[in-house]
Amino acid sequence: MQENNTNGASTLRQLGWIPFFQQQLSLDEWSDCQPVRVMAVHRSQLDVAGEHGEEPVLVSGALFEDALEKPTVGDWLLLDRQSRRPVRRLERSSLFRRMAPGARQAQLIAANIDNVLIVSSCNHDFNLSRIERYLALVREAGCRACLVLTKADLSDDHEQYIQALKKHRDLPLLLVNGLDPATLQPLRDYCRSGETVALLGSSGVGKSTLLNSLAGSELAATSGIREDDSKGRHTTRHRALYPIPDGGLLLDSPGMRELGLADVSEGLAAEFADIGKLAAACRFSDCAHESEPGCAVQAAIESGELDERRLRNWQKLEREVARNSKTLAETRADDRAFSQFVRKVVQEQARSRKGGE
Ligand SMILES: Nc1nc2c(ncn2[C@@H]2O[C@H](COP(=O)(O)OP(=O)(O)OP(=O)(O)O)[C@@H](O)[C@H]2O)c(=O)[nH]1
Ligand SMILES: [Zn+2]
Repeated sequence: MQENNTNGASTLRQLGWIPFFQQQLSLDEWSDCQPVRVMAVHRSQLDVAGEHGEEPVLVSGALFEDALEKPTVGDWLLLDRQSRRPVRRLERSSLFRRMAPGARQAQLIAANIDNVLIVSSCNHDFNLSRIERYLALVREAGCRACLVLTKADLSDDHEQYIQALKKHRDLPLLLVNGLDPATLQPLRDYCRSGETVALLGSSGVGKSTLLNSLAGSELAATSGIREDDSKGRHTTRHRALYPIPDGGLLLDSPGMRELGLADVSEGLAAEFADIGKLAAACRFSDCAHESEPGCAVQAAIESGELDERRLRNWQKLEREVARNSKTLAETRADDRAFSQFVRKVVQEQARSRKGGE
């Protein structure tokens, strides 16, 4: 953020400060604390921004012990005005988590994202099943989405892509050429001042191109290019939230690039509500929607109402969520067992100390 902005309230608004966060502060907190937004997360330090510009903040373990409580990019924290230490984290308006490949715990990616641009390209990379996966994540996270079709300049037949997205008419759909800034104006409207925007899309669809066009030189200058300078030291500072000139904030986090579905069963149910409704009309409550008699889902496929691909994708994502939820539940159970074990050892030590006195 610019240091020369003397109007604190307007700086906070540009950072995404809205009544939802303001209402969470007590009167005492208003006088003793300052709200700041987490712009980047490092091992033991956060870069935060507030009405007085940016500052580093050290995080000590005790305050945020639970993995879910830990501050992530986009979080709002209250800092003690004097000590500059975090007092607490404010409740989140949205949260992105992911199951990293091979991981046993969900990892926090970003919080308080307002709008997600789901980016696909007008070529052979276009993949409806992947868009459905992203939408399940967005619905679980609790934010808005906008569909962006890039590389509009490479196709004469935009209609096929628009048709493929007809089930998602409730979402804004934008056709752009990422290399032509003139076509990006409608997209800028989704990155208004105070809005925090993230991009989701597979490799090569043009996310970095959009990021650079929207955020301008700042982002380009901080991308990995200058990673090593002549002295072999890191000169780039890794950050994740970038202010867009005259606009909101853009999230650029490697974590957003590979999003395994963690426990997103609600988001999945919301995205595939049509199949859920059909399934409720199947004759058997445990219908697998394969060849059971009285299957309303198969009937909808036969009548052309439902695309078989969409059913298969839903089944695949359901399996992925079930698998990951099981892993998460096991990890939680292991953690609980370990804490109980530690507590028991501590109690026994205390008891034997008492006995020895
Ligand atoms: N013709 C055309 N090319 C584009 C457009 N958007 C991006 N490209 C090109 O597509 C290639 C990939 O774009 P990137 O922006 O690097 O894609 P990405 O989604 O960031 O890819 P990852 O970094 O791998 O996730 C680059 O060569 C871009 O110049 C577009 O709208 N039209
Ligand atoms: Zn069925």
